[in-house]
Amino acid sequence: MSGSVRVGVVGTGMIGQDHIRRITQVLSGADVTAVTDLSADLAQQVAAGLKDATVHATGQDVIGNENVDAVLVTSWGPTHEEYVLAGIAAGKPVFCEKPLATTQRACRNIIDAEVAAGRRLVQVGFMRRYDDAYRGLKNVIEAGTIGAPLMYYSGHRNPGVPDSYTTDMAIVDTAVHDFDVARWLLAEEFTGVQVLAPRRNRHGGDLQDPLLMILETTSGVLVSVETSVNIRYGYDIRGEVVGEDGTAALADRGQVVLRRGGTASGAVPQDWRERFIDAYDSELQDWINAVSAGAGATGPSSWDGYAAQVVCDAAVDALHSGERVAVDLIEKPAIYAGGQHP
Ligand SMILES: NC(=O)C1=CN([C@@H]2O[C@H](COP(=O)(O)OP(=O)(O)OC[C@H]3O[C@@H](n4cnc5c(N)ncnc54)[C@H](O)[C@@H]3O)[C@@H](O)[C@H]2O)C=CC1
Ligand SMILES: O=C1[C@@H](O)[C@H](O)[C@@H](O)[C@H](O)[C@H]1O
Repeated sequence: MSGSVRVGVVGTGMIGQDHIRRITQVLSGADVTAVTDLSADLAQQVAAGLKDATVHATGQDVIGNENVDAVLVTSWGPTHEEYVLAGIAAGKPVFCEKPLATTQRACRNIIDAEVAAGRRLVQVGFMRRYDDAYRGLKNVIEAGTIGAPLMYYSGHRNPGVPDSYTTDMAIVDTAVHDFDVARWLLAEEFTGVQVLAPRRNRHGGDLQDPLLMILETTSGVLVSVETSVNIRYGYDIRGEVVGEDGTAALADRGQVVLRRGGTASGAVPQDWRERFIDAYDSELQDWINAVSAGAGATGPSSWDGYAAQVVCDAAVDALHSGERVAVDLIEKPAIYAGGQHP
């Protein structure tokens, strides 16, 4: 493709605006040329801050627009399937924020459409794979420095959540990142999940918070995922692999350690935008580069979106039944073979 990639945006809410900012002010090789939102006022307001973006009534209008080469889907999860399918049908690459779709059936519909198109066109917003610390951890695992991984702990702590947040969302909205990044770090799929519900945090109201999930992988690695979404002190993302010969953990991220008055301290990020700011930049630049090169998509795939959704569904069942629930995936289509994305 010659010139800038012309991106059409479906959903100009919180992360839609943040991604528009990075495409137009931080990254190179793309412009935003068309936007839509359920709230026409919001779409107008966002377009007013852009050079030449047109505002459209629906996502379908954006996707079909002749000035749009590629689509960014940042609307609410249940709407993702429709727009991702429309992008594939139009032969336009799609970057879809997580979740790829909110049901396994919908994820399979997307996989089927991509397989029928004969090439990858979809990248899912699993930005942790682009984070330097997670990449460092993956390098250590792959180098064999700590021997074979035996266990992995993934801590996901949010300072607080809105009133609309439900206990199931701790799995489908929050832990979905941990499921994806663990699959990627360990390079294998999950086979089953149990969910344990400890004593509740008094800040969570009716929420069952925290949750502790125990998952097994095909080779027998045990993965524990903690979600604590009312932790108050900040946005804290933890990861530690226990291997045969050693352990490896994500380092604390603060740039400076302050020692004063008998204590040593460092800053904790306030939210995911701050913690993963570089990772969001890298994932979108990677997507723009792939689209420019005519590659469709090379980052986290529809398969990754599907596999994470199957684990989410099993974990929700496990939460409500109190039982271990098996994770059963379909056979992986050939277009997703050949290594790990990115
Ligand atoms: N990768 C990450 O760390 C994060 C990912 N997300 C994901 O991004 C997506 C959006 O989340 P937020 O921006 O936080 O939500 P938001 O509610 O701030 O924004 C979503 C926007 O989509 C619009 N919308 C909904 N349905 C639409 C439709 N059919 N057509 C056009 N516009 C529509 C809404 O009016 C709203 O303005 C979600 O899937 C969420 O899970 C959100 C935060 C962080
Ligand atoms: O994707 C995200 C949010 O939607 C979710 O609500 C948060 O818990 C995650 O930390 C964030 O990365």
